[in-house]
Amino acid sequence: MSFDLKALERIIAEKANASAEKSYTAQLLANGGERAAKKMGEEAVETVIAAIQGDRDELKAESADLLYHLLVVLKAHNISLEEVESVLAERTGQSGLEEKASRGQ
Ligand SMILES: N=c1c2ncn([C@@H]3O[C@H](COP(=O)(O)OP(=O)(O)OP(=O)(O)O)[C@@H](O)[C@H]3O)c2ncn1[C@@H]1O[C@H](COP(=O)(O)O)[C@@H](O)[C@H]1O
Repeated sequence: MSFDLKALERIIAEKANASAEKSYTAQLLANGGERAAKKMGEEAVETVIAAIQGDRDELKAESADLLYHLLVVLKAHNISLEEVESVLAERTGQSGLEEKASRGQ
């Protein structure tokens, strides 16, 4: 099975216009995504607790919840994963390297 955050981002985009009765994602995105943001906060706290307790299984599960809710929050603000990756790339100097490569330097 091939699965990554981009695949999850696509699923979330597909669910954005689904009925809120049938889709949890659509429920989170209703009314500008306020519920998604609050839920992401809860999941962040649960992730912190799992990390402090050193519970690896719980940390994996809460991390998955956190990543899903983060992607829903980003969707609510029309920010793509690629835009976030660009910020990370800038921090590593990666974007500069790609620019130089494209200029043949
Ligand atoms: N990855 C996820 C995902 N991770 C976590 N969750 C939901 O996030 C919630 C986590 O909240 P909690 O741990 O607090 O559990 P809870 O008490 O049941 O939640 P609440 O009642 O407080 O909302 C649960 O309801 C999980 O089902 C997710 N819901 C959906 N997805 C993905 O989104 C897709 C579309 O889902 P729907 O929008 O529901 O069709 C799914 O196929 C999955 O790929």
